[in-house]
Amino acid sequence: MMLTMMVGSRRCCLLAWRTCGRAAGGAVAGACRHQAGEQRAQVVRHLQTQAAARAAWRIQGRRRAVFNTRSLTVSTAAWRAQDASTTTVKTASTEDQSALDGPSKVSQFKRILELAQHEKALLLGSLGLLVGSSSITLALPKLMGVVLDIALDPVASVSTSTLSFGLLGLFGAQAVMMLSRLAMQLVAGERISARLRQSVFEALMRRQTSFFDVTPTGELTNRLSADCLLLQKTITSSLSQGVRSGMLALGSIGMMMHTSPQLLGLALIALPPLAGTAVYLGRRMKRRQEQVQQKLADSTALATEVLANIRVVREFASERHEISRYGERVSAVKRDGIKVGLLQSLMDSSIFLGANVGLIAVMAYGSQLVTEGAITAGDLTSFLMYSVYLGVHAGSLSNVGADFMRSLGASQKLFQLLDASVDDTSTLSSQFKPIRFTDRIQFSNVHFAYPSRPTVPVLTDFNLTIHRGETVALVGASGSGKSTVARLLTRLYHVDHGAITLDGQDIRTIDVGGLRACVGVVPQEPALFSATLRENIAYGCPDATQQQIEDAAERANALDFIHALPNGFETEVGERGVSLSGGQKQRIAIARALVRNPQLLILDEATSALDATSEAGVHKALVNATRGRTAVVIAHRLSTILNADTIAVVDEGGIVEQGTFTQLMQRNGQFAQLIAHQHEATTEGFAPFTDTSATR
Ligand SMILES: Nc1ncnc2c1ncn2[C@@H]1O[C@H](COP(=O)(O)OP(=O)(O)OP(=O)(O)O)[C@@H](O)[C@H]1O
Repeated sequence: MMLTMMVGSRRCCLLAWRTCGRAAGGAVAGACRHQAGEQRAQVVRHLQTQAAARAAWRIQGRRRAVFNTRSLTVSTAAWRAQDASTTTVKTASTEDQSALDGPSKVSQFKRILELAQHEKALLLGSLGLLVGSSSITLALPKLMGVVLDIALDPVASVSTSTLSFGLLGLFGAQAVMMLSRLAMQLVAGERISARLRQSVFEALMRRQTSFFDVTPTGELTNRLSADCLLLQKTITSSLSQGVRSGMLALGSIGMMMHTSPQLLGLALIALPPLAGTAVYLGRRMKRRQEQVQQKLADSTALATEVLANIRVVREFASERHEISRYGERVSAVKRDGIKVGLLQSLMDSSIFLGANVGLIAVMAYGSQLVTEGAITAGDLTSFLMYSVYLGVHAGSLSNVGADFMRSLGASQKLFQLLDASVDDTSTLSSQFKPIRFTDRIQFSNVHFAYPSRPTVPVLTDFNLTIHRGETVALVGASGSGKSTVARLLTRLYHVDHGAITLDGQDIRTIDVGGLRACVGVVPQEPALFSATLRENIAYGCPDATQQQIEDAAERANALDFIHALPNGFETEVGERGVSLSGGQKQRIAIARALVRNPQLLILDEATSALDATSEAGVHKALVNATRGRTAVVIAHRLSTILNADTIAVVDEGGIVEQGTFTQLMQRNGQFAQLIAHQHEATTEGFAPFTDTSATR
C-alpha cells in the first residue's frame, strides 16, 4: 500500500521524504547514541580512575589528585582474588565497573559464547536466516528508490505492479525466515538458560558451608534467576540483534556512500557537536543512574527484610513505621528517577533538534543535487530511508552494548560460582560408600574457629571420646560451642588443628556421603521444606515406605497431631514449616532423623520447643531411639540428659568436666552449679523444664 501511495503522486513522494527526513534526524541521533555508548564506557573508566585517585589522595593527604590507573588495576586484581564467598556486590554500577576490566572482558565474552556451544547448530542456523532476512531489509530502500524512479519515468520498460509483486515475494520469504529464526533462537535460549541454572545450582550445592554463612540467600537466588536470564537474553536476542543492527547500520552507510558521498559527508558533519552534547549529558545521567540503582537496592533490601519478618513487625505494631521508612526510600528513588528521565529527555530533544538542523542542510543540498541531475529523486528517497535504518540500528547497537556490559557484570559473578573449587564436603562427587563404625568416635586436640570469624576460636584443644552404643550429653553455657561439635562431626566445617576420628580413621579421609548417611541429626532450629508432612519425614530416607514413615512419626510422638489434621500426612507445611507449631516442627524433625535408622543420632536440643506432656512422650521416644545406638545429645533441659552414659561439660573451648550424672554431682563442680542454677530457676518459675533429678 505504501508502495502504491509512493508511486501514485508527487505529493506522496514529498510526504515520504518528510517522514524520512524526520527519521533521518533519528539516524543522526542514533549514531550519536552509539557513539555515546562507546563514550559511556570511557566515562566509566575515567570515573574508576578518579575513584582510585581519590583513594590515593585521601591516603597520602595530598591536595592534588594523581590519576593513578595502576592503583585501579591493583584494586581490581585484589577484588578478583577475593573469594566469591566474601564478595557482595550490591549495585549494578559496581558490576559494570568490574565488567569493564579489559582482559577479563574478552575472556568473559568468550566464556559467554562457550555457554552457547551445545546449541551451535541452532544458533548458526538462526544466524544464517538473520543474514538472509537482513539482506532483504537492506535492499528495500534501494528497491523503493528504483520503483519511484520508474514511476516518475514515463518511458520505463518495467511496470511498477510487476516490481510490487516481486517485492511481495521477498517480504513473504523474509517473514518465513524471521519466524524460523525466532523459533530457533527461542529453543536455544531456553536450553542454554536451563543448563546454566542447573550448573550454577549444582555449583552452589558444592560450596562449603562457610560460604553460605557470609553470602546472603537473596544474592544467590538473584544469580539463579535474574543473572541467568540476562545471560540467556544476551546470548540469543541481544547477540542476534547486535549482528542484525551492525549489519544494517554498516550496510546503510555503504549504500548512503554509494548513493552520494557528499550527502553522507554532510549528514555526518552534525555528529561531533551532537556527540559532545550526548557525552556531557550522558555523564550526568550515569552518575544519577548509579544513585537510582543504589537507592533501589536499599528499598528492595528493606522490603525483603520487613516481609520476611512480618510477624515481628505485627507483634510490635510497626506497620506504619515500616510503611513510612519504605516510603522515604521509594521517594528517594522517585526523585532521582525523575532527574534521570529529565536528563534523558533533554538529551533526546537536543539531539533531535541538532539532527534536524543537519537534515535541513542535507535536504537543501540533496534537492540541489536532484535539480542538477547529479542524483535522482529515487536516490534521494533511498538515501533518506537508509538514514532511517542507520538511526534505528545505531541506536539499537548502543542498547545491545549496554546489555552486554550488564551481562559481563552478571556473568562474572556466575562464573565465580561455577569456577569455585569443589568442596570435598559436598556429597555430589561420589557414590556413597556405606560406613559401619564399630568402636569409637574421637575428638583429639581439636581447634576450630568459624571461617567467617577466624580470629575468634570456638574450640581450643577439645578432646572427647564417644564409644559405640553410648549416649554422650554435651552441656554448657549458651555459645560455649556444643552445636559446633555436632557440625564438625558431620563435616559441615573442617577442624583447623587436631582430628576427629571414627574407628581410628580421620573423618577427612572418609567418604563424606557415607559418613552423613549413617548420621541422623535433629537440629536446634528444625528447618522443614515447603512440602507435605510425609515428604518432610521421608527426606531422611527417600526410599522409606509409608509404614516406616508412620513408625518414625509414632516414635517421635507426632502421629496423633498428624492424624488430627484434615489431610494427615499429606498436609502441606508451608514455607519453612510455617503452618506448624514449634513443637510440631521439632517432632517432624525427630521423625525425619529416626526414619533413616541412623547409627549415630545427634540431638541438638531436640525437645526445647515441646510442652511438658509432649516432651515426656518424645523423651520416651528418644530414650528408645538412642538405646543401643550411639548418640550425642546437646541439651539444656535436664530431662534429656538424665539417661546419658556420659555427660561432658563444654566451656572455654574444651571439656571441663566429664562423667556420669552422679559422678558429676558428687564432684560438685561446674555441672553441679549448672544444675543448681536450673533448679533455682525452676522453683522460681523461669526454667523451661522440670528438674527430675530428684526422681533419678
Ligand atoms: N556460622 C557461624 N559463624 C560464625 N560464628 C558462629 C557460627 N555459628 C556459631 N558461631 C559462634 O560460635 C560460638 C559457639 O556457637 P554454638 O552454636 O556452637 O554454641 P552452643 O553452645 O550450641 O550455644 P546454644 O546453647 O546457645 O545453642 C558462638 O559464639 C557463636 O556466636
